[in-house]
Amino acid sequence: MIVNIEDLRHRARRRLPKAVFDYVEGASEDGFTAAANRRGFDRYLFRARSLVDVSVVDRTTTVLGEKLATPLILGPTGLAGLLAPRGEELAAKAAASRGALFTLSTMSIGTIEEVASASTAPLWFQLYVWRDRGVTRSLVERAKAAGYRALCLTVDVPAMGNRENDRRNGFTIPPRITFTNLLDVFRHLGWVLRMSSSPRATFGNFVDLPELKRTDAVSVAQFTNAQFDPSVTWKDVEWLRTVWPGPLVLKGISCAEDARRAVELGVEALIVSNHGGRQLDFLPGAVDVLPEVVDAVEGRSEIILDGGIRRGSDVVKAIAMGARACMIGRPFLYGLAANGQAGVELALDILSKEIDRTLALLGRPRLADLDRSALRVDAPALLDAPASPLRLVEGARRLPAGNTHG
Ligand SMILES: Cc1cc2nc3c(=O)[nH]c(=O)nc-3n(C[C@H](O)[C@H](O)[C@H](O)COP(=O)(O)O)c2cc1C
Ligand SMILES: CC(C)CC(=O)C(=O)O
Repeated sequence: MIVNIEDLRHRARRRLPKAVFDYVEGASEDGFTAAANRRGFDRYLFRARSLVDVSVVDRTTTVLGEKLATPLILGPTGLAGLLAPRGEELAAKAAASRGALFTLSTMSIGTIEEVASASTAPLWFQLYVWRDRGVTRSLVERAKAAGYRALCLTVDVPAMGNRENDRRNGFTIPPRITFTNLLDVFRHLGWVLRMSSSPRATFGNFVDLPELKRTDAVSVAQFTNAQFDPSVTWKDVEWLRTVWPGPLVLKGISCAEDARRAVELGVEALIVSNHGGRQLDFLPGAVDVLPEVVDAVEGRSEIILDGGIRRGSDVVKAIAMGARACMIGRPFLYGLAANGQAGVELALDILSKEIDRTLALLGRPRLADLDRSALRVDAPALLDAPASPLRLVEGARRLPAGNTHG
């Protein structure tokens, strides 16, 4: 029986070949940051108010003017189409049916156009900047023509993180059957059969790229390190402004200085994120960095928290700290692998119901009622924690009251 996101994770693990599950689950190097994303939420405890009328709970919000029925954004996840045929389209349809927002990765299997025509959800397009600016510009133009509402530039991949499981497993695009994984693939014939109806098993937006045509199978790191431009700077953010007319979002902000710089350039939304712990290891948990960024931005851009959300209570904590909404990656991918569109809808329903219940129990029936006074960070266990990443965040313990959600 599936009652929470962890149950969905178990189901996904059973249904996917090891190399594909490990790719989804994988973190970089020692996995410190991926674990810190979860641990970070344990440091915030609630201050509940009693005898409040919570007969009506309202979890609606707006993100960049878009009204959402739930404060959840499906994050960009490359190769989601390996978890279910037309996986990105299914996830975008699930977002539409639950009033959430969907972000398509540059590195998706479904194309920009296929996903846009499959779903009525508000869509963002996530951009990786390619060495070939002609390719980059054409991605941006395609996203514009297909009606994507915002461009989300990911800024934490100047090089691919060191994901050792992918190397051990020999994970490639398209996936290959080798002597080492033969038995495992055989055990997952259901996946093999399901995937046989997939239109492709490679990066859909680049099927015409000579580099993809030439190569039979390539590791994600090999391909992306060859294509992504490591020289991207703030100048490119300014350049994107000239080619993209809509709102600009930066994903992967993890300190106050970068947040301020983004605000100066008029970036409309910032995603506090460490890429789910898949990039630089030994960054603090995303929620540990959130207060620093919220305080630096002072309401001039919208802030989204991304990384480690597994419970509705995590979302409530992040919003109380000053985020407008939360982005999720693995939780909806588990759902997608477990049961396609219905699985993604289940992941969204589980989190949304947990948000509702938490708001009721907390005595804050509306998301807009949340502020830092709903949280405690001075619980005794926290003070005793020897190497708390919270201590690295100056001011994180000072929790001024005041509604930062608004
Ligand atoms: C399988 C997988 C693929 C991802 N691909 C991308 C991507 O193409 N672009 C991007 O900006 N982030 C990518 N991410 C990071 C997610 O957008 C998000 O930051 C991260 O998953 C959040 O952490 P969570 O999984 O704990 O929710 C990916 C994450 C996963 C798990
Ligand atoms: C295909 C990858 C480049 C997607 C990604 O960003 C990730 O795996 O974290």
